[in-house]
Amino acid sequence: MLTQGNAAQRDPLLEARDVSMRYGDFIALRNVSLSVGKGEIVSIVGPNGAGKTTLVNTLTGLFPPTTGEVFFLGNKLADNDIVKLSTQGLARAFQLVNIFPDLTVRETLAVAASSYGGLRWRMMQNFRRNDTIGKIVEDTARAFGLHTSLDVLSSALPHGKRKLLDVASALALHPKVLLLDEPTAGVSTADKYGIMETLLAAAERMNVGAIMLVEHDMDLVSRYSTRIVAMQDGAKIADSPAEEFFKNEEVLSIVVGKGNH
Ligand SMILES: Nc1ncnc2c1ncn2[C@@H]1O[C@H](COP(=O)(O)OP(=O)(O)OP(=O)(O)O)[C@@H](O)[C@H]1O
Repeated sequence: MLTQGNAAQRDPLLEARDVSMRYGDFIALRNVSLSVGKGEIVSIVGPNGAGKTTLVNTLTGLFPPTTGEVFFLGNKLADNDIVKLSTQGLARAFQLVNIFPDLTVRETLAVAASSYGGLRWRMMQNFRRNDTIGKIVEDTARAFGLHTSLDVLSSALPHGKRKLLDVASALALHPKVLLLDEPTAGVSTADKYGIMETLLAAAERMNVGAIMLVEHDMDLVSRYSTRIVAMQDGAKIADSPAEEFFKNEEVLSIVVGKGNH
């Protein structure tokens, strides 16, 4: 259950071992080790440029690390085939709405769902007749309250619903681990909790094992994380259960300090 923090470090779903990343001479990640276990919601926090997105990029196989290794379900990520990884249960919320603005909500979800279970893009043409995809689309849309907007152009959705569609598209892959990069960025304070509650409830209903979240909003971090990892200058400077994290004044001042959002 996602709301129950359980480190489960012995049997991680996703694990980085001593991962470093260089862009030329610039070191963006310095020997970062990190694991995410079943039931965890792990937030990655830190000032701008700390290496949070780079870490997620290496964890999802988008960029192989310069040194170190990443393991998903105990298997080393051998290549950077993110499509293959997503069908195996490692999913990341992409901004599909920006990529395919002319698709309806139904079609956007179908693009994501068509990757699930080895189904391929060419099935898109037939998705209305394809029971498997149709069911995933309907179930996912319902879980996110998007079922009344299925035939609306995704680019015509209000901002909050677009963010939900991004997350819903990732969940249509039935991931074991879901990685999210600021899922409520640009959403009003009034709406952000609703979006978080909707996505967490949907993730739980769809048996997502763990969530990793890059997040600047410390209010959301404190409300929803079971564990918090702080980064600074490419290094991990803290990794602790949420309640302990907020007692560490030194780390907190770095995370929420000058230069942060
Ligand atoms: N492709 C790249 N080439 C060179 N440097 C890069 C590249 N991608 C990121 N960097 C640098 O690596 C550092 C870490 O960037 P990253 O985007 O991972 O930080 P972040 O913590 O996610 O920041 P933010 O909170 O601003 O999104 C930054 O200094 C950034 O400029």
